[in-house]
Amino acid sequence: MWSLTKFVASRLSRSRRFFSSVIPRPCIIQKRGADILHDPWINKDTGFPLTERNRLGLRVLLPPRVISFEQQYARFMESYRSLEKNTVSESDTSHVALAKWRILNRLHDRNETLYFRVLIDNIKDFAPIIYTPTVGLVCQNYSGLFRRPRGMYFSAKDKGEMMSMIYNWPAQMVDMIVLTDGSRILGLGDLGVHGIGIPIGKLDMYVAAAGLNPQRILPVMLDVGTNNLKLIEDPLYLGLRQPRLEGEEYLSTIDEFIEAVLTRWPKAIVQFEDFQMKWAFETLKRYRERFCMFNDDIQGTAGVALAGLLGTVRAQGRSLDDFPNQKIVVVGAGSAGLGVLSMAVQAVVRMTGNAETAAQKFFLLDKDGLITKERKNLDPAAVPFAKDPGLIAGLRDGDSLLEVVKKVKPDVLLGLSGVGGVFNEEVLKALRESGSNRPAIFAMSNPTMNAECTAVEAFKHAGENIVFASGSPFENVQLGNGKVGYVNQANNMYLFPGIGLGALLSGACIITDDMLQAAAECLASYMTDQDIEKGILYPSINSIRDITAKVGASVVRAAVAEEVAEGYGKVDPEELAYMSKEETVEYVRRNMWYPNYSPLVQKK
Ligand SMILES: NC(=O)c1ccc[n+]([C@@H]2O[C@H](COP(=O)([O-])OP(=O)(O)OC[C@H]3O[C@@H](n4cnc5c(N)ncnc54)[C@H](O)[C@@H]3O)[C@@H](O)[C@H]2O)c1
Ligand SMILES: O=C(O)C[C@H](O)C(=O)O
Ligand SMILES: [Mg+2]
Repeated sequence: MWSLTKFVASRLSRSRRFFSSVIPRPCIIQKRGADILHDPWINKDTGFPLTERNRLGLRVLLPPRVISFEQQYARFMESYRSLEKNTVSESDTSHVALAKWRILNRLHDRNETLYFRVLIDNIKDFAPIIYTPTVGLVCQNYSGLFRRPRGMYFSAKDKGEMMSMIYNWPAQMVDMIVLTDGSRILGLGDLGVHGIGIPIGKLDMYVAAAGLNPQRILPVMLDVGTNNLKLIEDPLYLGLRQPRLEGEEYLSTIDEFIEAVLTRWPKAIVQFEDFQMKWAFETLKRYRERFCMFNDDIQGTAGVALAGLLGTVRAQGRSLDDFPNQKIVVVGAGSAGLGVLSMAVQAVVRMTGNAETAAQKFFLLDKDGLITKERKNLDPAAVPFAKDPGLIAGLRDGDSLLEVVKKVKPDVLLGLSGVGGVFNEEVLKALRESGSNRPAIFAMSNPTMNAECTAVEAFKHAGENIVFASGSPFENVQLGNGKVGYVNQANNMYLFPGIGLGALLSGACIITDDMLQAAAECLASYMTDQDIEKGILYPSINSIRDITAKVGASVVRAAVAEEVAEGYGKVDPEELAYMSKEETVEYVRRNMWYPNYSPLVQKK
């Protein structure tokens, strides 16, 4: 029960938090001298003030001038911009992107405070470098780019010892883990241990967008082998040179890792990322009721897509109640495509109350074409979306995308196939003829080369009136006469940071469908009618902290409503339940880490 004493105590603890956020909190460290300079979590380079140099044994280990944080920031940006200027004419864009990644990565390795400040302040420019699409290139070239390890690399060879190995991680506390087995990295396939770039990039986004403390995040690679023969034969490949574990052997390895993690950090949240479909679904089913985890490719993607699909209905000038009437063709029946359709069906059921007909307007294709009830060996997860061939005249199992677009005349074409260019000229022209007053194209596969079509192709062939979104960033398209074709980035980066942060700050024991739904609805409602009319479905990434604060708060509130919130730190579930919507957003904001140099105090 909520009591007056608790109420007063919570108000007091709030005011204590307020004061402590004004005066920078000291960071208690055990290191001294050169060890500090070599620790990117606490290093300030030439920014150490003289008093700290004296106290921490740093005098004469640095040149005598103290350079302020602002000066360090300006110097970094200047060298970054000059690299940009000097390479702008180079035709090899991947060479330039990797050069930019290298310069950012060097800073990341040396001074995390400065790194995260430049990342947060320049997120629109830097997200495509440290995250999608350049991160894909980094994974593909990882053995050549590797300089220093980041995160943990558990392998099948550590089986039986993971419980002790987990204590090799130097930080006492971990809030958020992003875990991959490298088996489906973006649309690039099995990249084995080189897929570690993905958890690193996702966690960079967690710090930038959600304000997680970089000392409390952990990227993890679970190396269970690779089925990529080129990698196995590559003498410079950094992972186990053996085929992937399968079946029980695979599952017991993941089980052991999870047990080790939860033994050391029982409240850590685990985000599963870029697992091949069979393990993505299997692990989600296995763990989601047991601890606080989610699969970003299935669940984060679904929320972002649903927000975009609801935005599309608004952009078409229709009422949201019309969503169940949207004809949506999803190309790709993998973890992402099925995740999107499942969430879309849940939304229809909530609107209509009718589960039986909820999937009627949704059509699903895989590499063998349209999926109908006649399909042999259909994956059980795809069964609810298999169509009755008689539903529309002439519809047959295995129909090509072009045939489906011509017969179905969809309002939305959504690609999560991982195959670049499948929305070809003919398909886009057929969509133009669909009769929809404003057709939408979501070319969501990553990285850029794997997008189902480019923004230019979409506006050129499907018409200037379309709504367009892609998983990787494209520039807006100039349509002539001052008209602009707006490009949206339909990427799960708009949701996973808020889902993770909301789960953390509510102390959720599990992540429920309602929490995910709340996140998607929050994102969907973020946009004004004016933006939506122009075809802008998602906010600018420049507002990612604000978006994440609101998404995080909606997740906290849903966790409380569902009674899965166990509280965070000194904030108990009753206090969370007492907060208004605005107070919850404020609570989330207050708990976001922001990069500033803290005074360092050595613990004797
Ligand atoms: N934008 C985002 O936020 C986001 C999120 C998750 C995944 N993705 C991207 O989606 C893609 C797929 O991811 P996934 O996890 O679902 O992969 P997956 O391997 O589980 O599924 C791929 C699916 O595409 C189908 N497919 C392959 N070729 C096809 C073709 N020519 N026509 C129609 N279907 C075809 C396959 O049969 C399979 O069903 C990847 O490129 C990934 O980067 C994007
Ligand atoms: O990593 C991304 O950019 C989105 C998504 O998780 C993917 O796998 O493509
Ligand atoms: Mg992913």
